[in-house]
Amino acid sequence: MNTYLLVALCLAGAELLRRIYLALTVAFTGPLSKIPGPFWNKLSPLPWAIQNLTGNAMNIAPKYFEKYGEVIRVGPRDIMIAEKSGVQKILIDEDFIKAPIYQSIRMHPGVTSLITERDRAVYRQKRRLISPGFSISYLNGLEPLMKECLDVFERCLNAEVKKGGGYAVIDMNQMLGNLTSDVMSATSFGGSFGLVESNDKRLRNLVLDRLKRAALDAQFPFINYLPFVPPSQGDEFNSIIDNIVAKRKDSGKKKKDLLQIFVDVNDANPETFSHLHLREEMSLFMIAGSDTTSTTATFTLVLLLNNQDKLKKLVEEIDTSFPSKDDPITFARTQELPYLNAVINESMRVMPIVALGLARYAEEDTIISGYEIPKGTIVAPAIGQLMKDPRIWPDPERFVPQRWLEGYKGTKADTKAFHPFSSGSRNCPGQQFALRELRIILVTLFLRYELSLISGQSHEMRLHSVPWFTQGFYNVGVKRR
Ligand code: HEM
Repeated sequence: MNTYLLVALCLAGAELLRRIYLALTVAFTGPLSKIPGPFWNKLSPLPWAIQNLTGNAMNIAPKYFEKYGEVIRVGPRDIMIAEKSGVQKILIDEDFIKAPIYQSIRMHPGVTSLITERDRAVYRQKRRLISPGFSISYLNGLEPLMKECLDVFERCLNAEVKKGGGYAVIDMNQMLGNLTSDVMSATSFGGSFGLVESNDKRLRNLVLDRLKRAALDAQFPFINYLPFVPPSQGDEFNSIIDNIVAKRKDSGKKKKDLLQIFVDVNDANPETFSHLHLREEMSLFMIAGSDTTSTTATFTLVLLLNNQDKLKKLVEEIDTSFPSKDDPITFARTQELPYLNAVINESMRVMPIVALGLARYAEEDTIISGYEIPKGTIVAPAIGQLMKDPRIWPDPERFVPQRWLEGYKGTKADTKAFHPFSSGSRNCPGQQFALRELRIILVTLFLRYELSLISGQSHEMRLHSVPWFTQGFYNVGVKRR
């Protein structure tokens, strides 16, 4: 054999042995070796990366927790924690910084948005910047814009019902997704996209593509540097945002909304907050502000339609508070419905849209949930699993809104084990926006319509940032009341 080839083979063999030795050392020695988890996950990040890429992580994680306990190792340096004090420590008490994975999901390398910023001081500045767009008085002022979108939604539902001779089967997953995109664009970007009216599926498909690509970027960050790989966010998505920005700038008029906040900062500091920064933030709000709320609303319908006694109780509460079907459905009146609020909380507990994720980074050696965690470990609170802990939530899989009111089996809901909007400094800024929107959507649907279960539908899901039905729709029977 050629000598050069022999030397090359020996070097390759030596490198392979070195890597195997390293993998074995990381897997089976040191503090993380005491944390249980699937065998191959300890040796390589690949098995967990594949689950994330295929969207199956949400389905497999509960099985791992059942088998291995409330703290599990899903990668050589990755752990997930479903134990209450551990989650509290990571998110609130010690406010761990976000994991490097958030760096990898930036559309433009080096350009951060609110969600992908890892530096605490820069993040605080960004959060302060958007805070006027989420103050209670500002949110309350959005009511007429949200109502206009709901009016269009009702008009379109009525038209479908009429077309079907008094009954229609509606893909609520799609229609609510379009509604929340219309609400987001109407309240924050200067005008509704009109997706409910046009029944356009394109934007939601673009969002899904973007989220799938983000999962790929997160697991294999190097792909963004390969010459033949298309950019993380395609031209179509970018041009939607660029057109919104250009329209606002060209109009010469100022509005009081989120877009204006970003446009003003861009005008004042084009170097530090460039057009790419503006695009990152706008994309984030477009994605984070729509499918999150619509999926939560759809899941609430799934749970209510499969629990008719709870649905009946909710409809009774709504009918008592709104004696006429034409009563105005306002933020103030829907906020005061205790059973509705309990239904929403319970829905976010049983079917949370962010059950996994929230990956954080241990900057120092520390102890979490009784385990030694070395510096450099990725620690991810599994909030979905914590919200199913049977020691905290009796019959955790059951949909029991009463937990949030009088209690269930002698136990009241524990708000310290409830984090559907995350918690701590990096919690969801859109929480109050989303709750207002959810309440008026649900009251509109149950005051004015009789919804019925279309049985036999698959509930199988895949997680691409938020869960998506693999069948691609969720049908509901609709009649006017
Ligand atoms: C029911 C609806 C919603 C749920 C359950 C929800 C949940 C969450 C969760 C769990 C996070 C933390 C994600 C992470 O750390 O990786 C988050 C972050 C975020 N959410 Fe929401 N969200 C909802 C609606 C909204 C809405 C309507 C908006 C905008 C109007 C919004 C804007 C954001 C933003 C900008 C972040 C990033 C915050 C940061 O990293 O600092 N969300 N959301």
